[in-house]
Amino acid sequence: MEKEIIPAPSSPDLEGKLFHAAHLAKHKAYCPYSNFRVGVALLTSSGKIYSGCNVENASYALATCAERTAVCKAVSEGELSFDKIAITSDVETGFTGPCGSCRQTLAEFGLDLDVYLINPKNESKAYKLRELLPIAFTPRDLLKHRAAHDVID
Ligand SMILES: O=c1ccn([C@H]2C[C@H](O)[C@@H](CO)O2)c(=O)[nH]1
Ligand SMILES: [Zn+2]
Repeated sequence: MEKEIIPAPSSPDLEGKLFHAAHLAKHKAYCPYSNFRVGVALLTSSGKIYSGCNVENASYALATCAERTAVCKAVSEGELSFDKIAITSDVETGFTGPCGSCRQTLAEFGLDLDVYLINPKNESKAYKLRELLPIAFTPRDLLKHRAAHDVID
């Protein structure tokens, strides 16, 4: 799944705005244990941007990834439809992809999501979530199961 590196967008366009929001969010990361900052910006189909950063905890396993922070912020404001997500970290060599838990969290809201991995130079690689999570388990699987078993409630 080798992708071309897309040069930094010119700032006034939508992607430029989205990427900028992800970089800003990275500076809010609370990551005293890993020192691995992640910033995310999630674009809703209504045109709003919700940002997110990773939030760690002294009880290490309770860390919340930046992607899930952004999704929870958006959903708690009533947003359920997402077009694009931009993800960045401090890694200069290559691009940081979302972890498996975050891929699954995002899949809940649709596999057509455009996922942009962006580096500190604002270069990016673009994916569809369906490429990053093949054969995904989604709400549809539950519906299929209910239909197959004629579940009535
Ligand atoms: O896509 C990712 C990968 C990791 N992290 C966070 C979790 C943890 O705080 C730190 C190191 O794993 O990076 C994210 O926020 N998103
Ligand atoms: Zn994650």
